[in-house]
Amino acid sequence: MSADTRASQVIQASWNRCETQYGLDSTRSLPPLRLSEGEIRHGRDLIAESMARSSTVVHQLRELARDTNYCMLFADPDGVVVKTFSDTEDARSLTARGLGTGTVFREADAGTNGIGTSIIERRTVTVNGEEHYNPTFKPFICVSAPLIDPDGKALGALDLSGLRVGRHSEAAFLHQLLDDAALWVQSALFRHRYKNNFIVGLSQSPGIDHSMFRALVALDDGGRVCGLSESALSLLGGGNRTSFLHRPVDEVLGVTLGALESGSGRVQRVDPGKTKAGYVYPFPYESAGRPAARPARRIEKAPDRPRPVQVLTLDQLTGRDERMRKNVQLARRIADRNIPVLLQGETGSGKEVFARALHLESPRRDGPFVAVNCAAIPDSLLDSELFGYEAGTFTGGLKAGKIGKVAASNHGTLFLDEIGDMRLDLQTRLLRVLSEREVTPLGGIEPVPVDLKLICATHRDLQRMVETGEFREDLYYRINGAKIVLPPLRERGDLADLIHQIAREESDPGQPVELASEALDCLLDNPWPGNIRQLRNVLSLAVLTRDGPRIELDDLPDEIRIGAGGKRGVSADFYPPPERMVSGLKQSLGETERERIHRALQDSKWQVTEAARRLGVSRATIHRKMKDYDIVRPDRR
Ligand SMILES: Nc1ncnc2c1ncn2[C@@H]1O[C@H](COP(=O)(O)OP(=O)(O)OP(=O)(O)O)[C@@H](O)[C@H]1O
Repeated sequence: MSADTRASQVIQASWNRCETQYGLDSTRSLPPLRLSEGEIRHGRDLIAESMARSSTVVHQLRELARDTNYCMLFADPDGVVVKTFSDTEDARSLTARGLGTGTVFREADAGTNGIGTSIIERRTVTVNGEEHYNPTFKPFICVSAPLIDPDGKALGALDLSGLRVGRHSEAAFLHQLLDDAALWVQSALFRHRYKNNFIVGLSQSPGIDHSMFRALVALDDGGRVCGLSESALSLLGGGNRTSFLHRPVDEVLGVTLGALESGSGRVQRVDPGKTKAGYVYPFPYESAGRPAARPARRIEKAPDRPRPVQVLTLDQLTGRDERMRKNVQLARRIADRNIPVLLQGETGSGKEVFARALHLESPRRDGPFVAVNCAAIPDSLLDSELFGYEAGTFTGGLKAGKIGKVAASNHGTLFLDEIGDMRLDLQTRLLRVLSEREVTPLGGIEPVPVDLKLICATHRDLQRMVETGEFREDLYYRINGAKIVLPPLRERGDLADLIHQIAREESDPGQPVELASEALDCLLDNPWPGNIRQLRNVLSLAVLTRDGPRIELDDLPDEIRIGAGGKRGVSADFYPPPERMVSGLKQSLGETERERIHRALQDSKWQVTEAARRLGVSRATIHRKMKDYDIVRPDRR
C-alpha cells in the first residue's frame, strides 16, 4: 500500500470515529477547548524527560520551525498542548488562534487533527487544511508524531503546525522529519532507560543505518531480553511486547550472547528466519554503558543528588563575557537603590544565581532572600503562598494562619521566578502590594507594611504578553525598573572558563577532574538549550561515570556528542537531519509561502487587509513578506 493511500485511510478512519463514536458535527466551527497552566502541569512533567534527553533534537526542530514560521508543540498523552515554541511573529499569531499551550487536541474533543489522531493511531500523522474535522482548524497544517516510552506507553506527541500548505512535497518532507525526530527521541529515552544493559540494534541491511539506532533490544546480564523499542518490536514481527521479554536472545534473534559480545561494535549477520532483521549491531560497551566496564563505586553514586542553590557574588559572575560584564556593571550601579529588577534569560541561564548575587551586593544582604517560583506552585496555592492568610481563614490543618512570602521578605529581597506564569488576579494583588507597600493576608483586615527589593525573572516575552492581554501593563512597568538580559550559554564568550570552573566544582574537593581536549571541543560546540544547568548536569554525570582520570569524549552523553555539529559520536550521521535537507526544506517552504501569499492577494483582489485576514496574520506581515518575496500588484509593475 502506498504511503498516500495509508495516509488517506488514517484520515478516513478518524472522520468515521468523529461521526459515529464521538458524535461530532463537521459543519460546526467549535472553538478549541483550553486548559489552565495549573491543569497542564502534570502533563508537562510527563514530557519533560523526553525533552531533556533529546535536547539536541528539540533544539534543531525549534530552529527549523523558527526559520519556516511553524510552531513546535509538545502534547501530553491526552492530546493537551503542554509546551509551545513559537519564535516568530507568524508562529505567535497561530498560537493566538488556538495552537497555544493548554489547547486540547484530544480527537474526541477536537475531531481529526495531527496531535489527537497520531496519539490514537500510534504513528506520524499529517492533517492538512480540509482534512481537519472541526472547521476551526482548517486553516492549519499539523504534522504530529507520537512519543512512545520504552514500555510502549504513549507519552504524548511532538508536532509542527503552520498555515495549511498546498504543496504535497512540503507536507511529505515535514512528515518524514517528524517521524525521524520522534523515533530519535524514543531511542534516546530507550538508551537512557537501559544505559546499564547490553543493547543490540536491528536492521534489514548490512550497513550501519538509521534502523540500528532505533530498533533496539536491551539484554540483561544473563542474555535475556529485558527491553524492546517500538521499531524493534515491528522488525520482530510485531505483536505483544511482553511475549518477547525474559526470553533468551538466541531464541529471539537467532544469535548467542557470546557471539554478540565478541562481535560488539560490528554489524553481524543473523538467521533471517527468526526476524525481519537480517543484521544486528551490538553496541560497543562504551556506548551501551555496560556496568561491568565501570567501577561499581561510581555507578552507586546517584548523579541527581539534591544540589544546594549556588551562591556566587557579582565578582564571581563577571567572567570574561562582554554582556555579562555589562550586566554586572549595571547590577552594581543599582544594588543600593530600591529599583525593581527584571531578569530575562533562557531557562538555566543563571537568573536565580544572579538575583542572589544582587541581593548579596545590596544593603539588604543581612535580610532574607525569599525565592518563589510562580510556575511551580499550583494557581490555587500561589495566592496564600505569596500573601499568607489570617488564623481561622481556613478550616482543618490551616487554622493557625500563615505568613506569606511577601511579608517574609520584609527588609530583604523577594525573588519572583517565572513571573510570566502568574495569574491575572494575582498580578493585580501584587501590583497593589508594590504600590502601597503593604500586604493584607487572605481573610485579614489589617494591612501589614512591607519593605522589600523586588527581583522578577522570566524566560517569556513579557512585552508581548502585555500586548496579548496576558500580563498587566501597569505591573510590567512597575517590575521593570532595570532590565538585565542574561545571554544564553551558547553565546557566551567565556564558555571555556565556565566549563573548567564547573568541572572543578563537580569534582571531589582537592581533586579537580581535567577534560581531554576532544571532550572540551565537543562541549564548546554544543548548542546548550538548557544552558548552565544542562552543562552542570552533563559535567556532574561525566565526573561520576568517567572511566579514567580525565573526562574523555566517550564519557559525554550521546546527545552532547551528536549535538556538537554532528561531527562526532557513533550516531552522528543520523541526527540532526543533513544540512542540505533542511536548507532544501527552507527553500521549498519559502516558495510555498510566496505562493500562498500571492494567491491570498489575488483572491482578495490585492486588498492587503483582506489577504491578512484570510491568512490570519497582520497587515504589516503581508507588507513585509511582499517586500521579501518581491510580490508586486500587477497594476503597479
Ligand atoms: N555563573 C554560574 N556559574 C556556575 N554555575 C552557575 C552559574 N549560573 C548558574 N549556574 C548553575 O546553573 C543552574 C541554573 O541556574 P539558575 O537556577 O540560576 O537558572 P535560571 O535561569 O533561574 O533557571 P530557570 O529559568 O529554569 O529558573 C544552577 O544549578 C546553578 O548552579
